[in-house]
Amino acid sequence: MSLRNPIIAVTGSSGAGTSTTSEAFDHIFRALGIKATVVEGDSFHRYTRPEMDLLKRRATEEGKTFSYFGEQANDFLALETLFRDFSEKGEGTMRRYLHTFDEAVPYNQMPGTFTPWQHMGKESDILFYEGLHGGVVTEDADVARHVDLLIGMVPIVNLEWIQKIFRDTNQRGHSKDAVRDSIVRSMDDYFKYITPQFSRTHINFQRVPTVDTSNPFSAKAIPSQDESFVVIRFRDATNVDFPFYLRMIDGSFMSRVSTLVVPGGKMGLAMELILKPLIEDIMEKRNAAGQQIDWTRDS
Ligand SMILES: Nc1ncnc2c1ncn2[C@@H]1O[C@H](COP(=O)(O)OP(=O)(O)OP(=O)(O)O)[C@@H](O)[C@H]1O
Ligand SMILES: O=C(CO)[C@H](O)[C@H](O)COP(=O)(O)O
Repeated sequence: MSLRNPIIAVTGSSGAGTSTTSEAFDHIFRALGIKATVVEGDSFHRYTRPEMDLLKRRATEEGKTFSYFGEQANDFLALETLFRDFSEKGEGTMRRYLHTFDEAVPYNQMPGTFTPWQHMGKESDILFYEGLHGGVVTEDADVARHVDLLIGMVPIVNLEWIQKIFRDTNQRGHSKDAVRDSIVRSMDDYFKYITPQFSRTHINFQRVPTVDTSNPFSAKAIPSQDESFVVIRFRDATNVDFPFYLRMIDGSFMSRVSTLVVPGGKMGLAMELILKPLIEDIMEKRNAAGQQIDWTRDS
């Protein structure tokens, strides 16, 4: 954690909606005049899509599991290094994983490949991470300890799968069977690396549909915001102004002392009301820390 160079991370499984909900952060950053460097978690995959296909086939033949959720397929140490470098020096090294032709063409590359690693200078106020592993802790790497505000994006699992199936088949060119295989193959790593993160988060946003999602593989569409509620759980509810949220968000209620529930259509508003003051606070502390450093230099 660093007062001077804060890190905010949204962590969630594949298809959870980390990219989609990052728009809410983008609005807040713009409203507060914050310059954020955005890091996508997929940049820390170890392998290109063709390499990964080969390794997955080999693992299946050997009866082993191998998925995008685990440490064999992701360089957690490189991710931790980026977070540590940013919190200590405000800089670091990053790249992008290009999923689609739309993303790949501007780089003159193929989908499923990485851009070259690039150095990021000291031009950002904060580092914003969205992806699979913002709160990961393993024997070798502790990514979570560098994060100042850690948010979990966790639809209930049937909805998560529906979101993944639709996104992967419509935008990333995979077949339904391939997506199903990937979900099955990822299960062990899901329990080992993904779910433990949600006990380290400061706040979890869990979208819960109010329509039947009992067979995610036959769903005709992704349940809409209005066909869902969002369960918002605060790890430390001591200073949370629940009466304010209940007044401001029509149709909201509390289901536990630490848990607010809002209608799905109010998710954006709820995120803004909850996260903006937290980010403002992070920025005030950052600015105060900066002034302290300047004062020391002047004297
Ligand atoms: N709140 C929501 N309401 C409706 N659809 C949603 C919502 N959140 C996400 N989706 C849809 O779910 C799909 C997956 O979302 P998104 O791409 O944001 O997931 P992700 O967590 O970034 O996945 P990955 O890490 O695999 O890139 C997208 O088609 C998106 O439009
Ligand atoms: O969402 C994912 C992990 O977060 C993808 O499964 C992973 O990034 C591989 O992407 P692609 O299937 O486009 O090669």
